[in-house]
Amino acid sequence: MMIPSQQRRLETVDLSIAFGEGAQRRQVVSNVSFTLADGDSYGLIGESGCGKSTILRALAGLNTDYHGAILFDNREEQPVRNKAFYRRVQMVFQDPYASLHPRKMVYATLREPLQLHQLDRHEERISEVLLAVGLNDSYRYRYPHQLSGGQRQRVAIARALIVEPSVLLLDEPTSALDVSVQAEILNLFSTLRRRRQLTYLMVTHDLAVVTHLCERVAIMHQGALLEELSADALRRGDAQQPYTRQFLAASEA
Ligand SMILES: Nc1ncnc2c1ncn2[C@@H]1O[C@H](COP(=O)(O)OP(=O)(O)OP(=O)(O)O)[C@@H](O)[C@H]1O
Repeated sequence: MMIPSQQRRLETVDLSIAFGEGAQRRQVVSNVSFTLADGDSYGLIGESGCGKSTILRALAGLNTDYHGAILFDNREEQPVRNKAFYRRVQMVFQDPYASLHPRKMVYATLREPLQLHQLDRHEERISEVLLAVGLNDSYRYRYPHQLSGGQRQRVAIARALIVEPSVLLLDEPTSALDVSVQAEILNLFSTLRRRRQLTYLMVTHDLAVVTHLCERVAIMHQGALLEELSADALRRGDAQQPYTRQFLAASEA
């Protein structure tokens, strides 16, 4: 599918990533190209170790050692990203226990990005974003250990949203949560995307999660992107590649 250039938000062109030196060197991502249009929700799915998180980390500027190009709003990004990039692109990680500072109350966690990006109206922005993720104002004064897993992930989402980004990079954002809480958080992501015109790139190994949140899905295998399918085609098992059909069959079992 060709996406007109004015609608392109995030793009990889022949992205390749290897780890290690000499005989230990391993190619983990091989010539991966995909394009997210503005407002897309795009999923990367594949078996454990196929390179999904490695791609996301390169997109987020956390891994600067890659070949190929990463474009944001049609401009090629330098491997080391500037502050302006993080105003537009934010990340939500898998484990809300690891990603929140244990000694910081929620309001301090949320104030940090506001200070970093020199935004005004701290108190209002904190109240507004807590409401947006379904937490009332009293949560400001809680520490992470006083929150449930789902509430912690809501705080992590609020921290990403408070700088009003246009893109969220989501790395297995529900897989550390109980199944019942997973659905709540996925619904929250859907609502937020609609209300805030966000673009999502989500990495997961969970077929149900990806078809719930994403309209387009790329299937990866051993570092390569095999094919791209609509969520409907994925649900129907309408895949071209034998590996994809096998992956879908195994996921349903
Ligand atoms: N910093 C690193 N140094 C060396 N090898 C790495 C590094 N990061 C990742 N790898 C390797 O790259 C491969 C891909 O890892 P990656 O985390 O991208 O997989 P994944 O598809 O996200 O899997 P999972 O679903 O299990 O998280 C793995 O074999 C992993 O061991």
